[in-house]
Amino acid sequence: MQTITTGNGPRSFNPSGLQARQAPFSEIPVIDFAPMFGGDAAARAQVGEAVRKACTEVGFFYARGHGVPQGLIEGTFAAAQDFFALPLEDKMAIHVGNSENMRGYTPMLGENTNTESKGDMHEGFDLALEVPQQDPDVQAGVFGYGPNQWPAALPGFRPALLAYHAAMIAFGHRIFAAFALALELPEDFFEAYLDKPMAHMRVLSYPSQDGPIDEAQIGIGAHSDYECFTILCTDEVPALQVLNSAGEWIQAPPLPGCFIVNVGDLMARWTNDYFASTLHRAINTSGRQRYSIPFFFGTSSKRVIEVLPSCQNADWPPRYPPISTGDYIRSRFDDTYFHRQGDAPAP
Ligand SMILES: O=C(O)CCC(=O)C(=O)O
Ligand SMILES: [Fe+2]
Repeated sequence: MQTITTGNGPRSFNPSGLQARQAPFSEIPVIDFAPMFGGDAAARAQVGEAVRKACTEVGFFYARGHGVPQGLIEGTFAAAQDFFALPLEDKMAIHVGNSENMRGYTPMLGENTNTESKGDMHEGFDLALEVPQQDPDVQAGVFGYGPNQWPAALPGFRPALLAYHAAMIAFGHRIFAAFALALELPEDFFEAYLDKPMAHMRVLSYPSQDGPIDEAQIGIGAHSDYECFTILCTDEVPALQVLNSAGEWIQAPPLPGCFIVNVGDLMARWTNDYFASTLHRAINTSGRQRYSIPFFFGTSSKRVIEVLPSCQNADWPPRYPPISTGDYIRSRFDDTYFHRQGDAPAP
């Protein structure tokens, strides 16, 4: 067994090099979210049940019927490609290290998502909720709130990415409603936590690794995500692998018209590990550049995540102490980014 450490403790898997088994899609279920936009309570309850099964057994599902227009998705990928094609100095001018809140550009090998590895083979650009400078939380330096950084040379980039970001927030609310149904909570239970949500979004660009591959330097190292859940959109290049409950890596190829949704560590903590935040990684050996857009959704920074009453009892005591979302996410970023560590080279 190989073990890696996550913010919620160690996780083990069978050593299989970089190989992953091709699994029937039934291992990562496809859930139609269309009923979550309609008035049929029984149909919504069925979505909740499918989400409960997926989040407890797999931690990953494909979501179709999400209502996000294909044109908006394609426009975002096109904008991302334009951004990564900029000269390195234009991208470095908005380096993520300029921002206490992790907004901006991360160059190749700037991150080390699996802390036991040697860096990730991708470039990224991060943005999050735009909160005005005069907002009291920004003034007080609450983690997660502040300005985005935008590339001066690419005026179309900001509106394209913000339009996609707004669509993800809207769909994220529907996923939280399905989580509430899955956990037998009132359907609007999570709304009170989402007044100024963590809504961190990235566009990522992965080169193809065509020669011999160092297992400690892949597209994105094995990790679990930090927030409540992630809505991932990828182009048609397969690379994502997901660890199943038997400790085997299985492929999670893109499915047309679907997002890939996975449970993050904060949701695992909130549910006392009833929901599984599953390890995953990405390795691009396709011979082509690969682009993906993860969107990480969580509660407002100051909200405290404390094991839900319905996810504990005398035989199942809380495994995690209460922690605010902001404190938790900041500690995970500190572990992941070289520039946030004491001995980091200057950007
Ligand atoms: O690009 C992908 O397929 C996965 C990205 C990912 O896991 C992440 O950014 O957390
Ligand atoms: Fe991830």
